Amino acid sequence: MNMEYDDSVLGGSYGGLGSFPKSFGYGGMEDLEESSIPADKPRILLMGLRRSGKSSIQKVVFHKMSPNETLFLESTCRLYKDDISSSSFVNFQIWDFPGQVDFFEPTFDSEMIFRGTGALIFVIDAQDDLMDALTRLRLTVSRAYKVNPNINFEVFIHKVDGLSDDTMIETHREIHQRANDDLADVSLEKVHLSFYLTSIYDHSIFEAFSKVVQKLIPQLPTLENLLNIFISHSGIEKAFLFDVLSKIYIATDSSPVDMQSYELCCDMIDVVIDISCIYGLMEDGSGCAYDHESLAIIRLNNTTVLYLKEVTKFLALVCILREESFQRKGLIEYNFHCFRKAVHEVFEVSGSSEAFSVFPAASPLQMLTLRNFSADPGK
Ligand SMILES: Nc1nc2c(ncn2[C@@H]2O[C@H](COP(=O)(O)OP(=O)(O)OP(=O)(O)O)[C@@H](O)[C@H]2O)c(=O)[nH]1
Repeated sequence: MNMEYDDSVLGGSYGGLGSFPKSFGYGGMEDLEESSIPADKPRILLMGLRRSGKSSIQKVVFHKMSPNETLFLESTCRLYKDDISSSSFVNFQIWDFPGQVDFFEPTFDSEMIFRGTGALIFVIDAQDDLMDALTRLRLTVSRAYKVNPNINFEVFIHKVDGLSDDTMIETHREIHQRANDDLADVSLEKVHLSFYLTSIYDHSIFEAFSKVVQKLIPQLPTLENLLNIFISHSGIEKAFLFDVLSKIYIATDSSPVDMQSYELCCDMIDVVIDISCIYGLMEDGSGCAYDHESLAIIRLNNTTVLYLKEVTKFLALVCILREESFQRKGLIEYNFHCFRKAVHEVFEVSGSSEAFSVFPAASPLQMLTLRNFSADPGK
């Protein structure tokens, strides 16, 4: 693999871990009672039986914990909430519930918990007995739906790394069937459950989390449109808008996502951040691992080029394109500039604030006057 870096990447625009206060360490969790996090922030709940893998998911996706380290995680005894909004585009609280949470306990305040919830992720250990988990799922969904019918219910069929392909398909089918039957039994057939096969040992957990988060982004259709226009004018094959901290992609163009491309882009983010952390530190250890000058180009030996560029404080655009298309680098850069400006319009980025609850002030599509890509670079 031949790698090319823009001078600014290694020359100091990257620095240490300064820009990711909580991102590369294990931490950032706060006890609910002691926390000063505003209760009105939208939230994603992680629920499921004991040892189903809830804390592992949260640590691997948002705290860069390596999957093997999760073997040493202790059981969660109390509700923890994790605010990652200072270091991530994902401006949510993630609430990790202990497996033994009792909905009928007087201290369990369903109204407070479910009212401000955007998505409820129910984690089922696919390597364990499914009956208890399905009973729990029905109970959880019916309680939550009663309080807030707008919650997105997401079921992670988790730890599928231990299953053969046949067992995985069979387990998926069985859980899908039984969960929906169970809901129909309590007259909740209209509740929609989405199912994902996940494991912390590959990229499936990031891909599943991406889909969960995307459903909560009101600007998603606009971002997809912008990406479609950008790639079609620039001769790019695939483009992802990534949350750099979590490697969740918050939007992509409308061509189908294949896991290999997604994994390649995730790996590129890791390489860029790792290299900048190692070589981009200032003498005194200050600096940022990711900033407005962040840019990297990696040429693979199969005539593919990977292109990463900063879009906002938390977001990066990662593109896959053919080497021939990259000959028109100037055009791509010009179009990227327009795209970046439009994304900033979408989120009304002002200073350091950026949240996906903000609606666009003007239509960013109107300001996207890109130059056209022609396959013949001579044109
Ligand atoms: N094979 C495999 N094991 C996993 C996966 N995810 C988590 N685990 C393991 O499952 C065990 C339990 O994980 P936790 O994250 O502590 O589970 P939890 O749901 O938070 O547990 P409680 O806090 O007791 O509710 C750990 O030993 C993890 O290493 C996975 O995708 N595959």
